[in-house]
Amino acid sequence: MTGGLSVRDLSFHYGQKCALDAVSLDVAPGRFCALLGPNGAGKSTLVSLLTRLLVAPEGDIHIAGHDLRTAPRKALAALGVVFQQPTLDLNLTVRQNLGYFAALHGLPRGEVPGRIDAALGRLDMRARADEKARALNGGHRRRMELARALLHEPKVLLLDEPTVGLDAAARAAITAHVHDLAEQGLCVLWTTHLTDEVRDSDALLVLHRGQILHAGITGEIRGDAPLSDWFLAQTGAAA
Ligand SMILES: Nc1ncnc2c1ncn2[C@@H]1O[C@H](COP(=O)(O)OP(=O)(O)OP(=O)(O)O)[C@@H](O)[C@H]1O
Repeated sequence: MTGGLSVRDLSFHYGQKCALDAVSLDVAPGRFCALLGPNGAGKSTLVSLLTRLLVAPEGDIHIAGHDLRTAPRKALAALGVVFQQPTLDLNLTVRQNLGYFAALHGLPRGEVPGRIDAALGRLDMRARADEKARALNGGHRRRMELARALLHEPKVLLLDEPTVGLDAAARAAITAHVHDLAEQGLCVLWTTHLTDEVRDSDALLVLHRGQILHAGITGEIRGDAPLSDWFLAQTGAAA
């Protein structure tokens, strides 16, 4: 798959402990794919491998057609990431935080202000550009991290449990924003253990004990059962 995300036979062990066991998955451009897994399923390990914080001895990862093992710079240039833990400098303004990230990515200086305005505009955050990050509530800080992840116009967006710590309204807003981004053509992989963040039309991967138990379209996979009940039955985990 050239434009999206492709993983083949990815395995990873921490010492004797197997965290991922021959995981394969594909996410196409324009797709919102929820990676649903209970605590300890292996979600964070997969995210670490996709972002190259960890390197897998076995398996292949392609991001927008680039092999992460043999062409890591091209692959990572096509990837936007929102990590589970906030990674903002609270003493800088929104614009300064994004500007710092743009410099790290080596974006052409002349393009940076326009890109920042566009990214913030997409998330209804333009009016907050010159406020300190510290002044933003949790939901707006997350939006800012999402805007930052989009600055370099990635083809694939990876979000690791991005709604942790947010209230219900902020959770719904960020979930809706990212679904919109997928509808506009982005390839999205969204890890979560919360079934209410997943729509019937989304692609779904269920990860359990390091293995993909199910892959398909959510509404088709869950049948007539509510997704939370179905997920509980599959994994023994409450959503
Ligand atoms: N550094 C480590 N050393 C040993 N085992 C680890 C380490 N990190 C994770 N594990 C184990 O690997 C498995 C997968 O963990 P991982 O953190 O990837 O799961 P997760 O789905 O992200 O869980 P959570 O939702 O709790 O963050 C678990 O059994 C975990 O205990």
